[in-house]
Amino acid sequence: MGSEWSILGTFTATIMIAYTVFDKFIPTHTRSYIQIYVHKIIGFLSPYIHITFPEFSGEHLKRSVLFTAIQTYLIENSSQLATKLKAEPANDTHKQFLLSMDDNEQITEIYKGAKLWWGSHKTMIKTQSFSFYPSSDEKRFYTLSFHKRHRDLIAASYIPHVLEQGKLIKLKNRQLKLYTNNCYTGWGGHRKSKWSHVVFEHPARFETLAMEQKLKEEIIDDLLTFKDGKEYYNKIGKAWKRGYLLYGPPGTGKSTMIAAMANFMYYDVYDLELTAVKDNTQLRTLLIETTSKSIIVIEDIDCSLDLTGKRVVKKEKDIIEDDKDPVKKAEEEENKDSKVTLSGLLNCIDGIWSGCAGERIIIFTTNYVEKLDPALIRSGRMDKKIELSYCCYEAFKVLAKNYLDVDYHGLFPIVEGLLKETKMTPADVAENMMPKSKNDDAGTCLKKLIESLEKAQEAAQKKKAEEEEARLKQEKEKEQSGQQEAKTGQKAGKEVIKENGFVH
Ligand SMILES: Nc1ncnc2c1ncn2[C@@H]1O[C@H](COP(=O)(O)OP(=O)(O)OP(=O)(O)O)[C@@H](O)[C@H]1O
Ligand SMILES: [Mg+2]
Repeated sequence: MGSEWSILGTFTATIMIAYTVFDKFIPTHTRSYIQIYVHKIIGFLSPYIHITFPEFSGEHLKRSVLFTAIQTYLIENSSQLATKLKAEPANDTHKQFLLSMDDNEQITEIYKGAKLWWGSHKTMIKTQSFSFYPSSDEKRFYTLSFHKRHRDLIAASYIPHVLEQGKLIKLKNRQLKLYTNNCYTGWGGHRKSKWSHVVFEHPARFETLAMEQKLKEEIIDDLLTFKDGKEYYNKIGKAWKRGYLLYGPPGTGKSTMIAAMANFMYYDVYDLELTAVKDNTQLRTLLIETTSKSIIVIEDIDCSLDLTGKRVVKKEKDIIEDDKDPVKKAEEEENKDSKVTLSGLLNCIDGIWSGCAGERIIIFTTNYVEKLDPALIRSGRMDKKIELSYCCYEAFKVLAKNYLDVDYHGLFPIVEGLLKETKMTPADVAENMMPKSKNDDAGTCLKKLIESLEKAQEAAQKKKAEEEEARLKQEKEKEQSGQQEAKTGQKAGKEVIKENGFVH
């Protein structure tokens, strides 16, 4: 192995030196002749084949997909094998770093019994232009060397394997992104709409989501079936997309579940703010721009779209007409003309968007499911409707594990009893149970929760009693007014009889 290494090393070094000498001392037209013959002689003498994978290729010098996939594959494998490594930031956040093979370094790999060598190289291109900044005209390329007898194995099996692995690793390591649509005025006052993004780093996971275990498993199964469903959707002739409607009171975990779904599926999130979309055309453009492997979210759909088809401008009620800021006034005037209609949204979901690359999930959330137009949530558009409700005992146990790190405590049965009788959202349960100082142990936090639950129960009972009292009062008043009416009617009747002289 050592001798093969040195032969290959000497060979590569010789080629590199030869290229440098070529570049410096030999005129261009003579170079090409010499190159052809040198290659012929080397090919004849050497039993090895060398494949070069340049970083940039094609007419427009685009970054080669092959090079990127190989780079990812080698980063995963080379850090154990190479002795000369270089460290680079792994992503936009610069919190992690990647170790890859350094320039002019080589590693050996055995694939199905065949020995092969990867080399990482860099050459500099001489430019005529003058610049104060360091030149970035570097040419990088990988070389793959192997014995002639492995030619078929490498071409038919190994290279496709590297490319597939590279793509899979890239997918696994990629940073999830959170996109939002924001409107801004471009040059010449032209209003543009597009997505802008930040790195998505929400910690929510299904394991930490407080809800009934059975429902959680059902959702996970549904997501997995969808993820592996490419062929199935193809077979049944349906676009590879799925719609979820999440509904329930505020603080029951709708947004948290979306984040958990994104982390579970490795999908980017497109948070679509409908009130910032000018019209149906712009909505279509935005949806077309979304990529596959993504979740498109429209939160509070009941507030974003008036079901008559007109748009609702958020918080408009609160502004006193006369005191309005002129810019806001102008924006509102513009908004008046803008129309994202219900039918426009439905067309986008059913039509254009369905035709785009698949593997997309669309999620609507609402606090008031009963307000929604049935057309919007019919099966086929919203395939699964998930109700997120007040905290049950099962959900509480998940929160207790998350917040207090306990699986069971003597106070659990009291909490269980109170939760059966009291409506409290997981958000409120979590808030009441959260340690407020370093000295707060599980018992202290649970006692605080019990106190809050009891208060909530008292308040609910008081409210119920007041409502009952009001109802009884109303009924009594009704009864009394009925009696009064009857009396007045009788009296009036008697007077009529008296007047007409029909007294018996
Ligand atoms: N089911 C849950 N599991 C875990 N944490 C939860 C759950 N529900 C709520 N929470 C906690 O409460 C906070 C608020 O929850 P979230 O924003 O998901 O509620 P929401 O249903 O989207 O409310 P809204 O209808 O107001 O948008 C979250 O940050 C999370 O910490
Ligand atoms: Mg929410």
